[in-house]
Amino acid sequence: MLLTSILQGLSFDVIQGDINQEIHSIAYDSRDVQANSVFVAISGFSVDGHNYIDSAIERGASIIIAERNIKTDKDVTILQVANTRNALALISANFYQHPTEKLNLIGITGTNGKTSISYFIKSIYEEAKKSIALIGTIGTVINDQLIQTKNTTPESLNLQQFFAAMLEENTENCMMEVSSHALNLDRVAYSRFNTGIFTNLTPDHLELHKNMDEYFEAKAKLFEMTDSWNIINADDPYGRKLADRVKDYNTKLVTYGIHNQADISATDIEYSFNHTIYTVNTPTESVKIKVNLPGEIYVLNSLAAIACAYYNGIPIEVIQQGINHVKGIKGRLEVVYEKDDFKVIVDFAHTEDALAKAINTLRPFAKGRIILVFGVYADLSEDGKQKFNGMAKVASTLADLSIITLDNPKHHDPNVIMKETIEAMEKHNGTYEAIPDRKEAIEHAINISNENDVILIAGKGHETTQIIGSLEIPFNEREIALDALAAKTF
Ligand SMILES: CC(=O)N[C@H]1[C@@H](OP(=O)(O)OP(=O)(O)OC[C@H]2O[C@@H](n3ccc(=O)[nH]c3=O)[C@H](O)[C@@H]2O)O[C@H](CO)[C@@H](O)[C@@H]1O[C@H](C)C(=O)N[C@@H](C)C(=O)N[C@H](CCC(=O)O)C(=O)O
Repeated sequence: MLLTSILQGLSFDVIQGDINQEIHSIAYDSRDVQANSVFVAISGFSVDGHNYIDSAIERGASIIIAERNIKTDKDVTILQVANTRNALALISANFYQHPTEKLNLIGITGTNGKTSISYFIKSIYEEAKKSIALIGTIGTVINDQLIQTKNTTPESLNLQQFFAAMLEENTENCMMEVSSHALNLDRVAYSRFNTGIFTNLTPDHLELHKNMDEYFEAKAKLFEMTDSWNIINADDPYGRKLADRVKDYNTKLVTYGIHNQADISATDIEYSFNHTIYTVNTPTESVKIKVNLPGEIYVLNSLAAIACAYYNGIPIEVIQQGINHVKGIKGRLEVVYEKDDFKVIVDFAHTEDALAKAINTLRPFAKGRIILVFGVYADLSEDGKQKFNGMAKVASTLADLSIITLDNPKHHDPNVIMKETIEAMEKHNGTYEAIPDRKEAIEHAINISNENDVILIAGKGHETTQIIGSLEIPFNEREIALDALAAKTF
């Protein structure tokens, strides 16, 4: 492809060389560079891509896009731009010929609920015999093929490549989880969204966004990028704030909710452990919905999916079937083992709010104790301390017994994490035991449980590894729980 076509719309200064040439690919990682390619140097959080320019040139890069005035005696073209992440997004969209112009792209953002809503929507579209791809926490799924990805929302170059692959596979719809990181780091810039969905906002990722206002503003960007529908949770305070802003946009605002006035609402809700039945009220009809997951969270999450499908023209009977066909979602209140009232459940809850919702959902169905296994991922900043405090408060007040352990400590000192969690549990008079080794913590919870107890293993959900330092160790909590159960007699 001609370099000039790829650079269309980009503001740049030519530092050296010629822009009239052919290029074959783009890379933002020097290790992926091929001959005759563009290398985009990104100033990262941990390393600086500008330090890899020489290695990119050695591997065959003929064009370098950088944020600084780079000098080299090599025969390459150097372009300087203000923001290389934004430039990467633009040239990637140009390179793949703006695939989102031809896709029905649905973006979903918010702290919790993104994955389950995308599974509900996927199921509804499949019921409607409409092809739909998925990009999110669990990976990228195109035509039932799962491609593992590092981030919930991949880097712009990878995204545009996935969108182009979807068109090649005749997939017309794509449901994408859009993280606040992706919005802030321009991963989704130059993508065209038909619909945006907002779930809720509670403290998370504050190491990147500094405070809740910044976190909200990052999420709010998605709703400036949509063409048709903005679908917003009216029960969430930040949702109401967003709806108030979005109502003046050129797109149509749709609200969903249980407790507040909304365009798509749920009434007559009947909860049980294995499913929830409710009436969904749309502007044209009211029908019964059966969700095969417990609690109010999944009523709200299914309402978001119903709103999205309804306003995208899918008949209500098809929506009903689509929701009903979701039999469970990996790592989302996933029942690993159940015998009468005894249950072992794995859930992704790793924030104060999500943990409270998970325990409150289980409480009405627990005949015995709720034994919670959880860990906190946080640092010693003000926000980090708030997270230790908040999660410990929830554990102390809502669970009967907590086994505190490690989640993914990553680069944080495991001893410091345990110490902070213990101190926070003490502060809230929690009943707890501390076992840093997560496998031993799960085994202990199973060993001390009685026949009516509910064990909630919270934090990792669908994840299959534990990250300690720079090591990513295979970790299967379902297997650990089942092995411990096999050895146990009640
Ligand atoms: C903090 C953060 O967002 N980091 C992201 C960021 O990494 P970074 O800026 O630190 O990149 P880096 O590793 O320092 O490298 C800088 C540049 O040098 C390049 N490089 C590096 C080494 C080399 O040999 N050659 C080379 O060219 C890298 O490719 C990169 O372009 O840019 C990378 C490329 O896009 C991302 O993969 C990476 O996500 C890391 C893995 C991450 O954990 N991100 C999390 C915080 C995140 O984004 N999470 C959200 C989910 C949140 C949710 O679920 O709610 C997500 O969307 O996944």
